[in-house]
Amino acid sequence: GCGGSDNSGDKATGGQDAPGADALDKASGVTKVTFWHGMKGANGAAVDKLVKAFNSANTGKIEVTAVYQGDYDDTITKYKTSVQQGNTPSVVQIYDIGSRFMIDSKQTVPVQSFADKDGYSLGSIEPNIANYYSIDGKLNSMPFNTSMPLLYINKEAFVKAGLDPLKPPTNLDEIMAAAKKLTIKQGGKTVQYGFNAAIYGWFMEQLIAQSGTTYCDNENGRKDLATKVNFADEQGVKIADWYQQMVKLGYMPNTGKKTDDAQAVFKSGTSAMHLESTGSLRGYIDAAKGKFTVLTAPFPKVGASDTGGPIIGGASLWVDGQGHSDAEKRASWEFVKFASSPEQQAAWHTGTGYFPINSKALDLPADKAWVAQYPQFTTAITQLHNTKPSNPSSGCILGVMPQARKAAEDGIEKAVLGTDPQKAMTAAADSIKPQIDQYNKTVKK
Ligand SMILES: O=P(O)(O)OC[C@H](O)CO
Repeated sequence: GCGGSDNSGDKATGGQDAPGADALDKASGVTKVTFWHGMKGANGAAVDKLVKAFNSANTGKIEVTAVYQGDYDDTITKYKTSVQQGNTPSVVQIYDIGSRFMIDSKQTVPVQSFADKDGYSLGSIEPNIANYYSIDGKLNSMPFNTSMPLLYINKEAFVKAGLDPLKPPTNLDEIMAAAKKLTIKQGGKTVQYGFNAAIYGWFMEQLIAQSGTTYCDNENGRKDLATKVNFADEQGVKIADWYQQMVKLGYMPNTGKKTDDAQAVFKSGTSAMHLESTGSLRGYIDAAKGKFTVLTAPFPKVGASDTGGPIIGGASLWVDGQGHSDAEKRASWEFVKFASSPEQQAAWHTGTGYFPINSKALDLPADKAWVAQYPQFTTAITQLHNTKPSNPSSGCILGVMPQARKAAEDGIEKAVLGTDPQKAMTAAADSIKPQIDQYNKTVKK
């Protein structure tokens, strides 16, 4: 998504300063760290494993308790409430599009200030990813679960339809044509859909980036604060129209906005193609075991001649600075540092599908052996490395990006239910405008 910042334009960096390394040494007894996150299923299990490994390496010193808070939206909402009530967690996982809000809140301690104080090098973080979460070259939050959107393929469904699973469709028209061949009806009932995807604003953001155009004005909010979203322009309307057609023609079920519901369709083997994050890969492979083969392909372009690229997705870890002792803040830093280490990122990569934020992770034997067995895990890495940095592919910076995403979803949903796509997306874009104006006013003050 969008909330991450590059190092152009923005001045503000986080809020607070890191305590020195001695703070933790001076603490008596075990320092407790609460970690709020939004990972479940295979990914939740991988979080628990990470926390367990950290705690056993820090017995008698630090104890991290991981608390699942629901999805990313739930987690940021609960975090906002905790800020108001003055009982924030020590560390919180916030999705990419919440980054602008987190920076403006001045609630957190930039991880860069710990690294600087310790003379700790952040140099092994993938440059693309570090750049995404940095302003003026300073890292705000620790990248943790970094993703790319992918096209998922049910290999056996392709083979059965006489399609080559290794030559998957690359744009929306090609998906429609393939979906037609892959949709199977029996006695008037659809037993296999050619394609399925949630009505998820992230896909709209990604497709617009793929088209090489920007999601919001002022160069995706990088030249100046963005004042409006562009998803009612040509590309956004084309995407909403495509969703409408896919459902109308019966190639795709309308499972609504919940990604869980769309994921369930693909996991059950009743859809031949599917859009999701690479972060779903491990869960999909486990679910499909013995039933079908999950393949991954690059995320589609809108049109064949598009020259854009996808945006880095996922979430990062923020160290909260308000109402926590110096020892606790140091302990939080120790934890996020651990989470970003090559060993832990290799375990995370293979256990989830998110690609490692630490470039050294890919060289570890455990990671190499896994990827040799499951080459599906390389699609996202290749896609990231192939993406040329640009304003469109860096995503839109907007303080109210979560709300803008919801507005886009409302627009697509209306289109799917029959509203003219242009009308639906224009209404959606108009609906978010007052919130953008309001947010910008508070930031400029
Ligand atoms: O599902 P994830 O973790 O890859 O995240 C997708 C989006 O970037 C969240 O805003």
